[in-house]
Amino acid sequence: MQPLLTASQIHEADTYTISHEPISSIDLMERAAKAFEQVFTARYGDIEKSIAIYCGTGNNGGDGLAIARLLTDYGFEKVDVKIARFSEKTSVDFNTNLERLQQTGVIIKEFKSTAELIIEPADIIIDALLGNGLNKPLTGEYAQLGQQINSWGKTVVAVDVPTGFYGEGEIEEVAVVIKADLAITFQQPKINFLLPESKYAVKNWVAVGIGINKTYTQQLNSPYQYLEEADIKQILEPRERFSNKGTYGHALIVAGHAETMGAALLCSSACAQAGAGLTTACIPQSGLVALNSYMPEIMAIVREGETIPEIDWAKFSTMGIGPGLGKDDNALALLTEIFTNYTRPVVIDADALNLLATYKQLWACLPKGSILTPHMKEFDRLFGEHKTWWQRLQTAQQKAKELEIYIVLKNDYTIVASPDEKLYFNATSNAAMASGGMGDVLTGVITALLAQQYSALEACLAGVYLHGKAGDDLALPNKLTVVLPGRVAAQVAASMAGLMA
Ligand SMILES: NC(=O)C1=CN([C@@H]2O[C@H](COP(=O)(O)OP(=O)(O)OC[C@H]3O[C@@H](n4cnc5c(N)ncnc54)[C@H](OP(=O)(O)O)[C@@H]3O)[C@@H](O)[C@H]2O)[C@@H](O)CC1
Ligand SMILES: Nc1ncnc2c1ncn2[C@@H]1O[C@H](COP(=O)(O)OP(=O)(O)O)[C@@H](O)[C@H]1O
Ligand SMILES: [K+]
Repeated sequence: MQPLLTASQIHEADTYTISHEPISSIDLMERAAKAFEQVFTARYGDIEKSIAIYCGTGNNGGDGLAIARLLTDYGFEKVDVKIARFSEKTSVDFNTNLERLQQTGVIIKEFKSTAELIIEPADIIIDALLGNGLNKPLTGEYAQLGQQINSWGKTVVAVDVPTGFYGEGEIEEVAVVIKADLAITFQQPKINFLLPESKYAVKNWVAVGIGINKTYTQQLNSPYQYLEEADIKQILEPRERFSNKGTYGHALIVAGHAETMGAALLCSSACAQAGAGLTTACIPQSGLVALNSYMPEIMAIVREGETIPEIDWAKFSTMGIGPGLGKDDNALALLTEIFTNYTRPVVIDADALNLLATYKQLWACLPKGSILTPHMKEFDRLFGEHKTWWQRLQTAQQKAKELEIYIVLKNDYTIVASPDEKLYFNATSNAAMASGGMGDVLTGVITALLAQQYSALEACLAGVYLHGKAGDDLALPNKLTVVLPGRVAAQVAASMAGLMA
């Protein structure tokens, strides 16, 4: 698990590292510049290309000067450095790196106003103007320079963060930011890189470690955490000798309606394939043949007309409720019946979430420790409209605590909010997975993990990671632009095995 720090915490962690480890500030900057150079040259290794490095006069600018020296050493012959002297203030490490660069043949130009600039002829621009030290939106000369650089339409690679971009907090689309094709960022992704609104400023990012003190960053106890493969490996348990289907729980999937039976099939098949010992689907009569032909491994409890079926509550380790269920009175009656009789944590998705949003009385009997898996629109239906994703993060954090539930807010980077106010970001999954039914598969996977007696938090974290990893394992090696949910469900077991190898 990697803690995601805010800009001021990152600054503190840098300072702590410099004072407690045998590394000076200038050497840490050199390490950062070296890490940048390695990623940069792996992606843009053609030394014939010309590079212009725009530097501020703080430490981000200092990085830029060190990068200019390193890229020249690497073999780039056309490296130009342009220093924006908009302020008299300079950092110590900027000055040191300027002296070092002056001893090389690199051309260094300085400008005090954007009026002195001509259209940049270089192939690639490296943005080392402002980084983590941003403390107000760009105005005046900085805003003009930002607008000019954006208007040139060049390939831009940002050092640490794009100039003008805040690593956390509300993202204002009107603010001037130097748009980056790639941000090579130090130590950790900045929290806002993981929210959809950042896409206008950051097309792509890569985080590079620079050896910041881990004990210190852990004890800052950040609410924002970034999931890593090692965390999931630690959660997943191998199957035991002498185990049987009873060992791995009995999951009930309450889903499907005459026209949306597919959601029930995807969810229940994902549940069985993610390892529930037994899976039963509570489905409408009209879907029974479909269920038996799609997956003979799954048992059924049939819903007929308005009658609520008899359910032997004690039999089920957990339930996944909602995919394709519908929002009519029957669905409401069934959900009420479940909440009245079943007290263990359940997974609530899709139409069950919409019912919760409409009939507020249901909240009172929602089993504590349950998992809600809304996408953005369902989230806003549950908790009110949000203008920004940053606001959604705050609401998810607050509601998970207040209601003692887990909220899985689905997106490119799915966020799991836990009752202890932590927010976990998951990086697996890809755009090939953007197709109807994918969330139903996720619900099946999380339900299966709960049935296997993983804790609710483990089921959420391992569930979102595995679901995304299955999609990645299918799409990425083959460069597929579409991967359908049924294939993701079928891939989960293999991806799980890959993680446990
Ligand atoms: N040892 C380390 O710590 C390491 C740091 N590293 C690197 O340092 C970067 C952070 O450097 P930094 O703190 O010097 O800040 P930076 O972003 O260069 O800004 C400089 C100054 O600009 C000013 N300013 C702010 N907003 C402004 C605005 N809108 N318009 C105009 N001016 C504005 C503000 O000064 P002020 O306004 O407060 O006087 C600010 O202090 C970090 O991103 C990484 O690249 C790495 O080398 C690893 C080791
Ligand atoms: N562009 C994307 N990048 C990464 N993951 C995605 C993307 N689009 C969708 N997903 C994943 O697919 C799932 C979609 O869920 P949801 O919107 O509920 O689908 P449905 O309602 O059709 O079942 C989520 O787990 C989400 O994380
Ligand atoms: K920058």
